[in-house]
Amino acid sequence: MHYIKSHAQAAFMTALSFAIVLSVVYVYAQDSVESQTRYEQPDPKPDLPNITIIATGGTIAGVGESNTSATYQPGQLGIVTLIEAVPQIKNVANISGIQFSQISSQNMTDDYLIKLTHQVNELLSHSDIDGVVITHGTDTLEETAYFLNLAVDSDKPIIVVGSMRPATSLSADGPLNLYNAVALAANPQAKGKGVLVAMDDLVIAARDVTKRNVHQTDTFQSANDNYLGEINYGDFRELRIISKKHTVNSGFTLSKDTNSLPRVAIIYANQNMSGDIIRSAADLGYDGLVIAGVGDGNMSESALDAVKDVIQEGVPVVRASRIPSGFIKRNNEINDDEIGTVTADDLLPQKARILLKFAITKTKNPKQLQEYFYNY
Ligand SMILES: NC(=O)C[C@H](N)C(=O)O
Repeated sequence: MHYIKSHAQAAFMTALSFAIVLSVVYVYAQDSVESQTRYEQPDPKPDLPNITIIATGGTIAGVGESNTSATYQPGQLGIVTLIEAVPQIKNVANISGIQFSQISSQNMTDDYLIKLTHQVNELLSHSDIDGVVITHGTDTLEETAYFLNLAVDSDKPIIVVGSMRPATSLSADGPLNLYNAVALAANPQAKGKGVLVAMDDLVIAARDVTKRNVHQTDTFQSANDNYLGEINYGDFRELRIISKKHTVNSGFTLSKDTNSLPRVAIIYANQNMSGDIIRSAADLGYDGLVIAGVGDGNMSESALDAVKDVIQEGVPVVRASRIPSGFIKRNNEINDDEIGTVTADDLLPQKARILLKFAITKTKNPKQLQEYFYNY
C-alpha cells in the first residue's frame, strides 16, 4: 500500500516536472529557434565509443502548443536540448553534437545534402570518432539516407533517425528512437553496412527504407520486406546482409570541391497522360528523368513517344513505378533495349532520382546506367 501511494506520487511529480520543463521549452521556442550550435560531453568515459549527433531539424525537434496538440512547429529545439532530454544515451557512448540546420525535411536541398556529406566525411575522418547519428525530419528522411549512402566516404556507422510526434507530445517517440540510434551507431555490427535508419524498433538500410503512413509511429517500412534487423532498447539483432554497393565502394563519394549535382525530375504517370510534361521537363534543362509509371513502369503511348524523343535529345529516362513494392521487368510491355530506357529495378522513384543524379555524372549510356540500377 505504502509502495503504491509513493509510486503514484512519484509518477505524478515526474509528470508535473515534465510538463513544467516542456512549457518553459515551449515559451522559449516561441521567442526564438534555439541557436546553440555545439555540444561536447564534459565527462567522456575512456571505454565508450565516441558518437557525434548531427541535428538537421524535423519533428524530433518539434514543439507543439500542448502535449495533445496535433499541430506543431518542426525544428525548434536545438542540439543541446535534444541531447539533454535523453541523458541515457551517455550510458552507451560519449556524445558530441552539432547543429547543422533547423529545417523541416521537405526543405532539404542538394546544397544542404552536399554540405551534410562534407560534414559527415570530415567528422568520420577523425580516428577518435566512431560513428554519427543524424536527426532529421521524416518526410524526406529516406532520400537523405540514400544520398549519404551513395556519397559518404567512410565505413563507420551512419544512422539517420527522426520521430513522428513532436518532442512536446504525450508518448513522444523521439527519445527512444534517438537512444536506439545512438546505441546502433556505437555497435561495431553497424560498421560497413552503409547508412541505416533506426525508427520504431526497426533497422532498415537506406536503400530499402520508405515512409508508408502520414502519421503513425511505425511509418518506416521496407518497400520489399527487406529489414536489416530489429533494435530493442539498444539491443540490435541483425537479420539480413546488405548486398548492394554503398559508401566506400560506391564510386560516387563526393570530392571536397563538389558543390552541385545534375538535376533529375520525377514525373508521375496516370490515365490520360500526355507527353507534354515530359518534353517540357527536357526543355527546362533537366539532366535526367524518372517516370513513376503505372504497374510495371508503364505509361501511355503519348508519354512513351515523348520519352523516345527526349532520349534522342540525350536526356536519360528511368522507368520506376508508382506502386510502392515490386521490381520493374526490363523489356516486358516496353522494349527498353530498342528505346534506350533504363529500369529502376526495385528502387522507388524518389530513390531512383538520387541514383540517376549520381550515375549520370559517370555515364549516359543506357546499358551502363542499367548496371548502376542493378547494383546500387
Ligand atoms: N515527422 C516529421 O519529421 C515531418 C516533418 N514535416 C519533417 O519532415 O521535417
